[in-house]
Amino acid sequence: MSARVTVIGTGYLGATHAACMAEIGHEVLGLDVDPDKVATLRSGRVPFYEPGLEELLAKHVATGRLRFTTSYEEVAEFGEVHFSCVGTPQSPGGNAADLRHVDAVIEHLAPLLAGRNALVVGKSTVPVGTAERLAAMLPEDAELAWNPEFLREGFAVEDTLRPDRLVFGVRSAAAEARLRAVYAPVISHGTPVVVTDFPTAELVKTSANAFLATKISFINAMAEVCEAAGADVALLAEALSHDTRIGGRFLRAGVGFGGGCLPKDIRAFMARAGELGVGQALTFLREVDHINMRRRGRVVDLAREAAGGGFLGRRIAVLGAAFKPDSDDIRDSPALNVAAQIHLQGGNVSVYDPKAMDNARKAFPTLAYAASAEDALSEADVVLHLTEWQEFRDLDPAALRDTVARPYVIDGRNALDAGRWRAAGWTYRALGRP
Ligand SMILES: NC(=O)C1=CN([C@@H]2O[C@H](COP(=O)(O)OP(=O)(O)OC[C@H]3O[C@@H](n4cnc5c(N)ncnc54)[C@H](O)[C@@H]3O)[C@@H](O)[C@H]2O)C=CC1
Ligand SMILES: O=C(O)[C@H]1O[C@H](OP(=O)(O)OP(=O)(O)OC[C@H]2O[C@@H](n3ccc(=O)[nH]c3=O)[C@H](O)[C@@H]2O)[C@H](O)[C@@H](O)[C@@H]1O
Repeated sequence: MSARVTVIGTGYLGATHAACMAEIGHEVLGLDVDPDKVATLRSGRVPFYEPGLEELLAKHVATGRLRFTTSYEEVAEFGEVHFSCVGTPQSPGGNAADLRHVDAVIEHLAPLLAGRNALVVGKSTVPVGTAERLAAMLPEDAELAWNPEFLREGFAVEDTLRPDRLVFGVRSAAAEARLRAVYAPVISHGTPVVVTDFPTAELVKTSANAFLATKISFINAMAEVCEAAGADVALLAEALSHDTRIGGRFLRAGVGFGGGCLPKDIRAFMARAGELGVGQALTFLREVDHINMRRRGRVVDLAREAAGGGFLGRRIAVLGAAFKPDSDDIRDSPALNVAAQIHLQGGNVSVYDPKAMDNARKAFPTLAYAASAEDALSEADVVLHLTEWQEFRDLDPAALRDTVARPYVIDGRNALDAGRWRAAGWTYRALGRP
């Protein structure tokens, strides 16, 4: 059954959620405080790169089923169910989550909801205890639910329409029934639904990201040991993956995890555990964070060694700027972190990414940017492969042999075909592999 749904905060999560809510049959009104973003979305365009999203969004904007506004009054008047999808970044100068946007949504909405029997659904990633606090800010006849989101950038549409599971943190059977009705077309695919209380729902999200970060840092720790022992972490991971208890996903060793979520979420989780007096339970996440940051330093060290001991006067090509392929998101990108470190140490860095150039230029204006991978490689002394775009895997090492000053590639993602690059006369090095 079609419902009138609003989505507040139309960034990576909210724009995807809004388009997918329209796709499953609802009338949707998206709201953002950024008028430029709203203008772009209204014209049927997506202000960031996410495969398949623009087609979906444009289709529903064209029929009028999906609209956008900057007016909270319009949202309150229109919606029966309001999804809050605003950002929860790391606090400036601290590790805790910055909840000012999450609070602002409720502060704006609460006075407008009295007498409307609305359901407000939090989707942002928040420290446990937030939902209980927000619920107390709503008028009596409005209810809160917590419904964390697990989508991955690059697969956002697919993950929203066919998630691994749905988690509903609710305080009443009525709230559960309303969420089940909104998600009915998704649930009809057999999607498991876990119904629970607020704190468990909030913790499912932060513990899922903590587990994923731990899995990546585990394999990167093995990569450190492999490097010292002359072993091969890629084959080690493959062998581990055949044990179904371990599984093969999220065991790709390399320059480590970045993005707008895993790094800030494990830090916020540690900060919240400290506030709850159980900081000790999560001290292992500090190690997860350390292992991850060490990988960035390791790539810089390997590059310096390859450049002959120092970066002065050396040209370093950096392939990749996004924190992962199929995204233009550069938040806490390992690739740009490495590029910036080398630049600060006197290297002439040339960065190329298929989609993230504009965002990279804004965040790191002092780095040099190339028009293509080949352009970045021109006269390079060392090539760093730091985001595993298909375009980079498709490069022809034989054809590029004479483009560079020295054929030396460091594969920070263990994703290039080592045999092919070596056969074409390149020195190929990867993290955790001989
Ligand atoms: N990006 C992702 O893949 C996923 C993100 N999350 C979580 O979802 C939340 C949102 O993340 P992103 O979409 O990546 O952030 P984002 O920064 O891309 O989007 C947040 C949007 O909220 C808007 N906003 C800020 N204050 C507002 C207000 N008072 N009213 C209305 N709009 C407001 C901003 O202008 C921005 O467009 C975070 O808590 C994040 O941890 C969860 C799962 C996946
Ligand atoms: O909370 C969130 O926002 C989201 O965070 C991650 O999604 P995302 O950040 O989009 O990307 P991932 O695919 O998880 O990759 C994160 C980082 O880990 C790196 N990674 C991933 C996998 C791996 O094996 N090795 C590895 O280094 C990636 O390159 C990337 O930098 C989670 O996978 C989502 O489930 C979650 O919803």
